[in-house]
Amino acid sequence: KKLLKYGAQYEGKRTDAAMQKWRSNRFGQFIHWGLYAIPGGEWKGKTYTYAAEFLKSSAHIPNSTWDSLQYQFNPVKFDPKTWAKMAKKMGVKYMTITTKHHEGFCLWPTQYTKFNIGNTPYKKDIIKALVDAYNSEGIDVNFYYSVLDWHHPDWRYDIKTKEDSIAFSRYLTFAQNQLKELAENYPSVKGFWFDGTWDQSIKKNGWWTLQVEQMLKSIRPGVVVNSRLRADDYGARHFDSNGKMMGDYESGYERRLPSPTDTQVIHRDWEACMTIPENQWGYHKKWDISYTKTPLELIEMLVQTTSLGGNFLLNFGPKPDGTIRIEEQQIAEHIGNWMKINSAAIYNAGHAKGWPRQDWGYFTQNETTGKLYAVVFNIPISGILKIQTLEGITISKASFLEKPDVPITVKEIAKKQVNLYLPQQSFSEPFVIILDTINENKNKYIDAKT
Ligand SMILES: Cc1ccc([C@@H]2N[C@@H](C)[C@@H](O)[C@H]2O)cc1
Repeated sequence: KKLLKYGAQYEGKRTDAAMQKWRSNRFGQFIHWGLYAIPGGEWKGKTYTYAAEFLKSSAHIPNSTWDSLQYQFNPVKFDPKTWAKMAKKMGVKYMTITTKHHEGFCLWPTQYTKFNIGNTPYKKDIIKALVDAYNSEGIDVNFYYSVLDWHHPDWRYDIKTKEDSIAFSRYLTFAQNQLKELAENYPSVKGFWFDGTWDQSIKKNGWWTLQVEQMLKSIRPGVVVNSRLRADDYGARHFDSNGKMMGDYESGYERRLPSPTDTQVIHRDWEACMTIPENQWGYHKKWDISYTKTPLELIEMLVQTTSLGGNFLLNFGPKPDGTIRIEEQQIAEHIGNWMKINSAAIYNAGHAKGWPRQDWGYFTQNETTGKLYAVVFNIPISGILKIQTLEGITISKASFLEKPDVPITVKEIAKKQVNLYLPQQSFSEPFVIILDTINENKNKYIDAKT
């Protein structure tokens, strides 16, 4: 065990109300919006297929050219209430917005750099508008902040010379000032989502990452900070050199989920963030240059994440005119229709302890009531859902969440084995079954002697 100053500050899950709210939210909307939305993955007539928010590097565009995009940023059709209403209907309980991505352009009128929304034709504070609109829909707002900053002259990828360390310490002061500004000026912020913290320069300054987390928590008690911010005394990230998670939740699942049987993740809070296209966070003019996930695939990801006790953050990349592309609107609508019926299996639900993974879908369990849900994606040819129960537990009743009066026959067929006989009907959407469980008397079934 190493003695660490900048490692994990506590062990186990936070149990305070702010963290319980963050955890119970389960489903969030990620929004990537910045100057990169203007070119939308195309430059001088050429389409670049790498992530649109990386166009500056994909197309080798110099800062002077890229930064002048700020004089074109004018989302005349931007209506934060429209976005917030769409998000509400989709069923998200929180939203995470890019206050500043790697390009360094700030969506709020920061006093620490001119490269911000105030110096665009649009002028107005987009962060404030979004915080107010989403909060008024009852949706919590978190701030994404990229420590990596392509624009700022004092950013360094590594610290090789004295000059580097002098410049980079100026940068760290700049970034800390911006974060203080965000925490103070938008008091309803519920979390900070750090990105762009993988370079040597940050790994050599683990002290700063802890200082920032502590500053944010002193200004905004209860605020939730992701593991991706932190580097420890030896440059270890997310998990310190003693294997302890840093920050309040593990944020390593980006465009990937743990396997459904990977139960080590259930011991900590975690969040998976997900693109709808294969790898586009910012707006790309061409939706179909890569595979785009269907609503049913995204619903299954949300359920799988919930079944493993994690949060699911689904990304939207708004257009430069301030509207949400039609493909994303349609996906939001489809997911929202499903959530309207089935959100009881998601909100304030998590891992059903001990219930083994089933091939027809996922178990989730309400953290407060203990109510057990089976979310079904794959109906067996037999029409019989076979459930392996917990030792000493059996299922006394099963009913559809959507239609409680439609009977589902339950038959215990052997020790820890129960059949649910589904009615003969076709299902076009994944559905939820509420399972009532009871303890069963022990010696009903005799184990074979072998
Ligand atoms: C190699 C790489 C660097 C940064 C990213 C950023 N993290 C995501 C959350 C997006 O912000 C993406 O631009 C993705 C891949």
